[in-house]
Amino acid sequence: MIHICKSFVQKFYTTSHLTILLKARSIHTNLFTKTSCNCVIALTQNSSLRTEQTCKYATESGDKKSPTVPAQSFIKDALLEAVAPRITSSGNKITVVGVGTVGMACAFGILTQNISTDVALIDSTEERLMGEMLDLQHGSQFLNSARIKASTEYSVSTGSRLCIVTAGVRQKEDESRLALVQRNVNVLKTIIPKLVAYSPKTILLIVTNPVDILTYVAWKLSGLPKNRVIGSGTNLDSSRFRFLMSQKLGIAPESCHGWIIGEHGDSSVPVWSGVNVATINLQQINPELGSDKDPENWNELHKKVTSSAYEIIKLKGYTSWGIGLSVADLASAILNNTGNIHAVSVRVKGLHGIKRDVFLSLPVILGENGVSDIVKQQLTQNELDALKKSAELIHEVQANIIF
Ligand SMILES: NC(=O)C1=CN([C@@H]2O[C@H](COP(=O)(O)OP(=O)(O)OC[C@H]3O[C@@H](n4cnc5c(N)ncnc54)[C@H](O)[C@@H]3O)[C@@H](O)[C@H]2O)C=CC1
Ligand SMILES: CC(=O)C(=O)O
Repeated sequence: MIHICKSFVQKFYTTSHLTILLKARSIHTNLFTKTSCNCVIALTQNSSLRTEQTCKYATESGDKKSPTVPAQSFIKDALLEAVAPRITSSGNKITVVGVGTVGMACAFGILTQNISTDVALIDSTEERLMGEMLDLQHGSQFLNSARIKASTEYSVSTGSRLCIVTAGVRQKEDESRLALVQRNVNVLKTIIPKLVAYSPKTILLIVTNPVDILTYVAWKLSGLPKNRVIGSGTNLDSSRFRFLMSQKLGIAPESCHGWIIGEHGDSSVPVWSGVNVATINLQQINPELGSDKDPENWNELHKKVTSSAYEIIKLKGYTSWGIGLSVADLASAILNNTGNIHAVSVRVKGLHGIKRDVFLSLPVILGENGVSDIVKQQLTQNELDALKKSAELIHEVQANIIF
């Protein structure tokens, strides 16, 4: 039920048997008589004003089951003189499908960093969806004119510039990402065609695991050009690597330059030949960097990167904040057309000698058209071999999926 705010009542109550002239159309209340024209309403002391119309959620969900604020409001009509229809499209709309731990971390990062002011949430579990929407909406005062909508219906995503897919099952303890493949292919089949139908110009950013294979599946299901279908890939792995490097060197992560490419998973490839700080290549200082003969055992950093998700899942059941921030960073590059370089999952057929039709992470330039360029890294033979091995592994699993 809508509660008319106390300050409103107190303000007008000071005039005692006050009279308010209101335009009210078809409004029932405990105190107000039904009217279809302008009316005079007398309020009495300690009146508790409630509309009869159920308006539990102040939502713009568009879902027919969700109550919405009535378009006509006598207070609004008394306050405002309509001049022209409002423009409702923001030009920066993002849809997040899946409001689990990852989807909500993405939405939170996007909203709190002002990457988008217009976020639509979709999930198949309505109660959780409504709960998450309300919880976020209640923080609107602390955001930048945010418009947060939610629905189980895909029409809520209409006109999105970016659709982020986080829906699906996640790993249990000690389960690999690749083990999720067929279950999450089935989930994507129910999602991708609908997203594209409502936002044909969108960019798809896939996060659901195994992300490289599911980005390939999303590309196939969507019919979109390859530049507009991207997987979150090893942007997160590269961030984990730089964090670990920063701890080892005592230098801020933003000033530690290192890239993880290939699979977002167990066969990811650290590009040791390019690890540097302020142009100083660490392999020139230590030619054994990253190898088994390295006295400083830097390869331990990459092992920690690949075991990160397993470790965190053991500790808290899932990973969320790292991926949420990583996705927000990618969303910013796309919506703000930054031209920044990120390691994301893209179609790599024909690059670095890869013949398979697979998606893997390489550094790319991201902007409002998605991937505009892929950086042709100068990889060593070891790095190339590891990347090809990653492509073969992905292809082997991909060959057995049904969609
Ligand atoms: N690429 C990456 O770096 C990362 C990927 N992930 C992956 O993200 C995915 C989600 O993980 P969590 O959010 O922790 O899982 P979660 O279980 O907390 O949430 C999954 C959500 O998806 C929804 N969902 C399931 N099927 C759906 C459908 N057909 N349509 C709409 N919604 C549907 C569920 O209702 C649930 O709300 C997992 O596959 C996980 O492995 C997680 C962390 C990092
Ligand atoms: C779960 C997962 O893919 C990650 O945190 O890297």
